Formats: sequence, structure tokens, C-alpha cells
Amino acid sequence: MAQNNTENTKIVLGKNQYGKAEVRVVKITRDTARHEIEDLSVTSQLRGDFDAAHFDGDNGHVVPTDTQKNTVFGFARDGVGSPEQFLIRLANHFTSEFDWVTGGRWEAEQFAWERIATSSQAEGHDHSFVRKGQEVRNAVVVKDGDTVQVISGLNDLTVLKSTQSGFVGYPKDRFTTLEETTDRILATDVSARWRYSPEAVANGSVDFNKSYDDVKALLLEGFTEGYSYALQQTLFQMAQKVLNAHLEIEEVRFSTPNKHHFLVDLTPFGLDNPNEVFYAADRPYGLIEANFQRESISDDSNAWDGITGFC
Ligand SMILES: O=c1[nH]c(=O)c2[nH]c(=O)[nH]c2[nH]1
Repeated sequence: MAQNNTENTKIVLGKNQYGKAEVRVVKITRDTARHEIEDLSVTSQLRGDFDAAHFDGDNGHVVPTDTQKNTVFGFARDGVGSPEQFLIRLANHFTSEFDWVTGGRWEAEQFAWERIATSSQAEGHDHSFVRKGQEVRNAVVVKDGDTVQVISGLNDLTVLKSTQSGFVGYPKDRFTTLEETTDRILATDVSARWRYSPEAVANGSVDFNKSYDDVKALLLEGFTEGYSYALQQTLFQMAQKVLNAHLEIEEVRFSTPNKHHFLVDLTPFGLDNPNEVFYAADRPYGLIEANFQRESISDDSNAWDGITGFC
């Protein structure tokens, strides 16, 4: 770390990074009449030797954030492919183009679109799309020297089990009013992130789009299977599915609200309620977070720095 001698106090520059946040880029591939759309929000942040900029106002090393934004658009001209590959391309570009850029952090959210099906085009319209309502995909690439870390993920994947879920056996004290139940609704908006082994990233063996679809399907399958004794246990079941099937993934992290559904008392109206009518409360909600990782991996990766909303 650099030091700067000011009048009488030595000041050291700590961690720093800079770049352009949330560059909204939409790429239409229009080589044929049937267009393709790729829609992303990309953040680029560079790390390296930027002492002079901070201490002396010397911008000789400061690749403008405006240039970083333009690079995103320029690279999109060739297509995105997968958000992970797109970010790795940006990482390799900035670290090879500018000697003093030793690494950085690149992040993307990807918004999915699907073709509008019409009565004349059941297979979907050629160039009219509707935003897919499910989850938002995301990716983070962190490069430090030659090591590239990739974390993929999704937000807001809303799921619900209408039975096969209960919550019993918890400790009770004078503040406990919650009734035990063996048949409740379990609902959550899944935020999940998973980190690939740097080796798998380096040898280029990961097909990030295929892997994403597969992990999402496994998370959903894990949610459906069996009886849930708590959201905590269901998260483990979901992670287990992913880690068993994808050896190139080292860890999976979750942040999931427990979206409570309270049985409404219909007796004032002379009606029974055999687990059919619920009040869907929006707050407060339980907040269940858990990270699952292979025992064999060390937990010293700082790839997660800057990812908020996970424990
Ligand atoms: O799945 C659950 N986990 C909890 O930790 C919890 N706590 C609570 O009140 N209800 C639930 N449900």
C-alpha cells in the first residue's frame, strides 16, 4: 500500500476501486428476421495502482469511467453470450490493456425476455417480446492477478408449497405465541448465488448458460421434494441438489424471506377453514440465510466482497 507524506501525518490508501455502475445495455441480434434480445445492467470497477490519482490529482492511470461504459457497449456489438463470459471478457480486456490495472470487479444483472405468442405465430413473434416475469439472473466476476472468480445467481424466484411443510419442535418461552403446525404454506422469494471453482473457470469448461438453467431447475426441484420441517432444511435440500450435480460449483448461498401465510379465522362468518383461506402478510417476514459449501474448500476467497444481502 502506498503512503503519502502530508504535513505531519502519514496517510495510507486502503482498498479502492472505481468504474461505471449499472450500464444498461440492450443487444439485438438481427442477422435474420427472427431477432434475439440480450438485456443487461453491467457494472465495471477497476483495481490496481491508482495512488497518484488519490494523492496527487494525477489522472495518468485513471481509465475514465466513461471509457469503461463505452467498452461495455463496444463489446456488446459482438453479442453477450452469457453474462459471465461477457464479464470475463471485460476483466481480461482491462487487465491486459492497462499495465497498472491488476484486477477488478464486474457485475451484471440480466433481464430475460420471451417472444410474444400470437394466434398467427404460436412459436412466438419474430421481433416482439414480453419481459419474463420470474427471476432476475445475476453474475459477478472478480479478477485478482491471474485468478478469476465467478459467482452466478438469481433474485426473486418466488416459490410456494401449499402443503408438505410444517414447523414444530421449537423452544417455547413466555413470548411464544406461534402454534405448532404440520401443514402450512411455505413461500419465499429465493435469492441464491453460487461460486464456481477458479480452476473450472480457468480451463473454460463451464457453459454458464447451461449451468444457470440447470442450477435453477435443481433449486426448484429441491424446493418441491419431500416434507419441509423448516425453510432452513429446505435450503439445505436445494443446495445439496446443486452441489451433488455440479462438481465445478464450490458453494451456494441463500437469502430467503419466509413469507408468512396466516390461516384466517372464518368462524365469525359461520364458516370453517380447513387450510384454504390465508392472509398473506408482507411484513414482518422471517429472514433465513444460509451458506453451504464443500468441506474441502477454504473460505478465504474475497470474491464475495461487495455482494450485499447475504450473510
Ligand atoms: O421455516 C421456518 N423457520 C424458522 O426459523 C421459523 N421461525 C418461525 O417463527 N417460523 C419459522 N419457519
